[in-house]
Amino acid sequence: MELALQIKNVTVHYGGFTALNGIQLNLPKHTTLGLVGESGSGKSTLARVIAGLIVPAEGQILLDSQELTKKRSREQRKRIQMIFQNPDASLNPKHSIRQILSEALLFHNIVGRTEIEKRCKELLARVHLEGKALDKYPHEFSGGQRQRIAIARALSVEPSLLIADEPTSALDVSVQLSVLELFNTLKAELNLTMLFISHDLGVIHAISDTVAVMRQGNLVEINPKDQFFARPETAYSRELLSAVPKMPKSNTSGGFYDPRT
Ligand SMILES: Nc1ncnc2c1ncn2[C@@H]1O[C@H](COP(=O)(O)OP(=O)(O)OP(=O)(O)O)[C@@H](O)[C@H]1O
Repeated sequence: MELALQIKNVTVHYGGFTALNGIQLNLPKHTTLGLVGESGSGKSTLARVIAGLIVPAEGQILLDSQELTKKRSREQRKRIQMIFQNPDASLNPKHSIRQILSEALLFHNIVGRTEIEKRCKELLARVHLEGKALDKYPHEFSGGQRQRIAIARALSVEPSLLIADEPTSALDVSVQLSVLELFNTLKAELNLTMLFISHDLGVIHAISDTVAVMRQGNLVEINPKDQFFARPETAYSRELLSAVPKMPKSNTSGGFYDPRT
């Protein structure tokens, strides 16, 4: 399978502390890797180093077989987009939704000025929001709607890789499922390649093709989803899975299910 992302021996230090320790990882195109691991294991650091927000002390990162330079070009930055736990991180509160969506389209020359309006409406439709949202501002939307807008903004530049770092964790349980379903729909419709970080194994089960487990800056397991949930390879993975609270199968409040059943 053709690879979208290759991470070769990537190490990151924060001062004297090693947050990532020689990470090796391949992500095939049009697949979703779910990244799990306890708090502080290095998941966000891995996301940030791939997105170019921090520079590794060692190692290489290749996207579509091209090495990403230490100081990324505009084109390289465009090709990896990130969605954060808090949608407000990527939505300027003083800008209308039209400005928010058109900014990246114009900056990266995705469409000409005359086509902006049409493209913005298409983007909103993709995330199930109405065109009239364009004239509104972020504070006029709920948390779930703001995350949908952040997703539309990230997709506007047609990235090769979408990184979502705990994108549903800050949302009310009732909206978590609809945002997760949106990710699954977009994944199928747009053939996305995604790195999806969550501490919630129910979410990871719902979205991933492959699961990778981090512990103390190391990647300790990477396996196809079904294999990971049925036959976790390491004692640490088994520990993570056994910490999932058991829910009755019929439980539909919020729609999450026990990934081990
Ligand atoms: N800017 C920083 N300076 C120093 N240490 C940091 C910095 N950012 C993260 N760390 C440390 O690096 C380690 C990895 O952090 P990271 O945020 O990548 O973990 P995580 O798995 O994403 O955790 P969480 O699920 O809590 O977000 C932690 O011990 C954290 O305290």
